Amino acid sequence: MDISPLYRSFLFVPGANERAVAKASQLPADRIIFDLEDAVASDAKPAALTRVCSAISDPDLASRALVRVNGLDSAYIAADLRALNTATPAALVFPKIEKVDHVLQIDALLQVFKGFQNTQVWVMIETPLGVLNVAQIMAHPRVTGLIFGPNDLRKSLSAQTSENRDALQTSLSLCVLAVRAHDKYCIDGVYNNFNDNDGLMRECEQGRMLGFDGKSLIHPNQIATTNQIFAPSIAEITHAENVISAFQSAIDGLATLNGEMIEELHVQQAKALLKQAQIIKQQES
Ligand SMILES: CC(C)(COP(=O)(O)OP(=O)(O)OC[C@H]1O[C@@H](n2cnc3c(N)ncnc32)[C@H](O)[C@@H]1OP(=O)(O)O)[C@@H](O)C(=O)NCCC(=O)NCCSC(=O)C[C@H](O)C(=O)O
Ligand SMILES: [Mg+2]
Repeated sequence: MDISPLYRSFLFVPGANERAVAKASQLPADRIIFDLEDAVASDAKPAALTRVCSAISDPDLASRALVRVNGLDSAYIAADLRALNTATPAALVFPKIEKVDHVLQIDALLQVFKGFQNTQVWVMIETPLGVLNVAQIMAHPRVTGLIFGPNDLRKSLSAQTSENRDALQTSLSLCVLAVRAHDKYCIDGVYNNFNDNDGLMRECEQGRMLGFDGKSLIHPNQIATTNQIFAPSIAEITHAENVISAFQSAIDGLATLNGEMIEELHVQQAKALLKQAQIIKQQES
């Protein structure tokens, strides 16, 4: 199965919410994360699992659906994997991953089943130990990407919420460093105040500036802003085209544009940005 090449917006949809699950295939998020973990109460877990397995059999969703399963040490993980094995989601998300041993455990569990050979493994980094071990976790070849979990992390840190996420800065940057060191994907955490579009916009801009590929979301009204901010802007596209054209007259591998130095690496960055813009244009046309 082809997996969507876009990573701007990852919308959590609680598996227990029948109406939300039914809506998911119509929503313009790049990815849908059906949640079986924290958004689902214990007594609702069996019905949520059945509902999510049925939802991901929809071909419109198959290529962009992830399922967040319950914790490795929970009573639900075996049932989750047994049921999802035949539903074959494009990706599984494992919460509260803290060390390489957890990834080895995941790898061993997935090998027990036949249905997960091509299933991506995404990990949530949302505990102090997870952040401290993130470089080794992301180095494991079975791991495709990381999703940051600010709520759990703030709770364990006894940290306060603030506009600039001051308490989380080190953790956010360590996650981006680990992902980039191993050429994986990095998705920023959710913004809880789903009616505050200005706050969401600020947090998306901050996440993109730090190096995240996209952001996880909790409400459909957060999708448009997130898709916009994690896409190249018209000004960035024009600048990228100008960089490429300026470098055509480079002397000894150096050119200038509006008083700024341009090297081959800037051309590579410009080409990557134009490729992303092209993929978005194709996807949205
Ligand atoms: C946050 C919400 C509980 C708010 O729900 P509600 O009050 O029902 O919102 P609205 O009335 O504005 O909803 C309007 C309609 O949109 C649908 N809806 C709402 N949210 C979603 C969604 N996420 N996906 C799909 N559809 C959605 C409603 O059903 C309404 O439709 P209708 O009934 O037909 O009118 C709610 O948004 C929500 O549950 N969000 C997701 C919560 C969640 O998944 N939490 C867990 C993941 S976040 C996390 O765990 C973070 C991480 O681990 C960490 O540690 O930080
Ligand atoms: Mg969490």
